[in-house]
Amino acid sequence: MSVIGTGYLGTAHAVGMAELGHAVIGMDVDREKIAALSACEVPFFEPGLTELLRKNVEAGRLRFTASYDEVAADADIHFVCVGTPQLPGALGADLRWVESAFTELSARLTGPALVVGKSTVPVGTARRMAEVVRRHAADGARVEVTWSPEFLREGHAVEDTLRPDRLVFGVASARGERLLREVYRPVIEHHCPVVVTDYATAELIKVSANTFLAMKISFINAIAEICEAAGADVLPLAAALGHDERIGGSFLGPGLGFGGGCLPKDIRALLACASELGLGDVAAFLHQIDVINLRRRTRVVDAGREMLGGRYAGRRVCVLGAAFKPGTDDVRDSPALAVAQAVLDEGADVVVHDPVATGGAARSHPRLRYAGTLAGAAKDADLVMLLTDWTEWRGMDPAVLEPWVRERTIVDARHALSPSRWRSAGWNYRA
Ligand SMILES: NC(=O)c1ccc[n+]([C@@H]2O[C@H](COP(=O)([O-])OP(=O)(O)OC[C@H]3O[C@@H](n4cnc5c(N)ncnc54)[C@H](O)[C@@H]3O)[C@@H](O)[C@H]2O)c1
Ligand SMILES: O=c1ccn([C@@H]2O[C@H](COP(=O)(O)OP(=O)(O)O[C@H]3O[C@H](CO)[C@@H](O)[C@H](O)[C@H]3O)[C@@H](O)[C@H]2O)c(=O)[nH]1
Repeated sequence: MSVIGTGYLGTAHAVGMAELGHAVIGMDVDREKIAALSACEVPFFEPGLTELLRKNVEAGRLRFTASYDEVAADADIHFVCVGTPQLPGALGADLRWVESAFTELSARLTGPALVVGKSTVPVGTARRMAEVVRRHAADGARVEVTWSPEFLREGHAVEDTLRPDRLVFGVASARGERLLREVYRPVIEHHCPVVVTDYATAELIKVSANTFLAMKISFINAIAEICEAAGADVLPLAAALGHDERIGGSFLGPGLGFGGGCLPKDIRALLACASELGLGDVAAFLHQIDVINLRRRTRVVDAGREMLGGRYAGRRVCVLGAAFKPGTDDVRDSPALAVAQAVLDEGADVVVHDPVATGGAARSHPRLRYAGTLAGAAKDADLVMLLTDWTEWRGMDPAVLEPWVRERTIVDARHALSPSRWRSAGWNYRA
């Protein structure tokens, strides 16, 4: 089989499929990525992935190429995992890479094949791509198009690929379902639930799942705003809600809110889709999830300014965190970098530290300064802002920062620290 597009999703998928015993060829138009992967180097940070990549390359089950000709000649099952980012200047998804992958591949297909879309796409895309395949593949080639969206989380990509919560198969025929069941047999044998449905429902399952997660986070952040205004504490409130199994405790962590390459762009793409379908009230509901989330970033910037006595200009600010969440080096739509940039724009001298993400951050936010160590970032700081809740910083002892900072002032935007511990050590602490 082939995996087209070896980014965060495609690399994990290619490695996962090889680990399940399939012969896999990973393909990307980015030759640097292909060179790195061929040398058994994962070009991003994902725990456990490098070891599994090396194991499967060495076993001869996995290799990489930049050639569509090779992919079409060598594989008869093709997974499309290319990017679907937000359109520049609009809310919808940019489908140019999906369109080009389907066109390039199908123009080379001459015999029976299964093409599986895995990228997250707006409803209606699979049907359009099936048309593209019909137009470009050789007459009588019998190419089956299916859509099987992916639910893996960055930082847990290996586990989520090998042992997913569920599989969703969007199919147009019994043949499509049969072929997908064959591909995923080892996963299905381990009792993974399978939902078989049509294209449109499969596409909407994916964006609904991400929208629900985003909604939970924005819900607790809206309640956090009420708590702050009313003098209540959102943490025990969230814990109490989580004890109700109908609600569940996950994704009820209040703070700086969500970012990354998925949740923000997926709720906006669904919003664009609802608007196109004439569902204005639904679009307004989805818009509020985004608005509440973005307001968290402003709120954190405001909190830091208040703690500095009203101005950032001329002050040293230590930012802890650049990745959009712990466990990854992904800085796409990172709330931490958005806050750091806003503070820099108000005239502060900002130094950012992150265990793994400063390389990518320096490329996307070149005006910020970066430090390779906690000490380098905290040196002479008037304010510390903890913006990504890396495990190694959770529950940090205030004594770790005390030798370096100028002022004992901290904004804990992820509720990662113990307020009583920091306050009793003489810190001006705010969450
Ligand atoms: N990152 C995740 O955790 C995750 C999880 C589930 C679903 N998704 C979805 O998967 C898709 C990919 O996301 P990602 O985070 O891996 O993106 P990414 O940007 O990391 O990877 C996309 C890759 O596709 C390659 N590409 C672009 N056009 C190509 C073409 N025509 N042929 C071959 N390769 C091409 C790019 O060079 C890049 O390496 C998106 O739709 C995303 O919403 C991502
Ligand atoms: O209680 C919480 C939980 C998460 N977050 C933030 O929410 C964002 C998203 O987190 P997460 O969902 O773990 O990250 P992703 O790796 O982007 O995964 C999401 O997006 C993927 C791409 O579509 C899906 O496959 C996954 O199922 C879905 O969880 C991050 O910024 C987190 O800091 C909070 O603010 N509070």
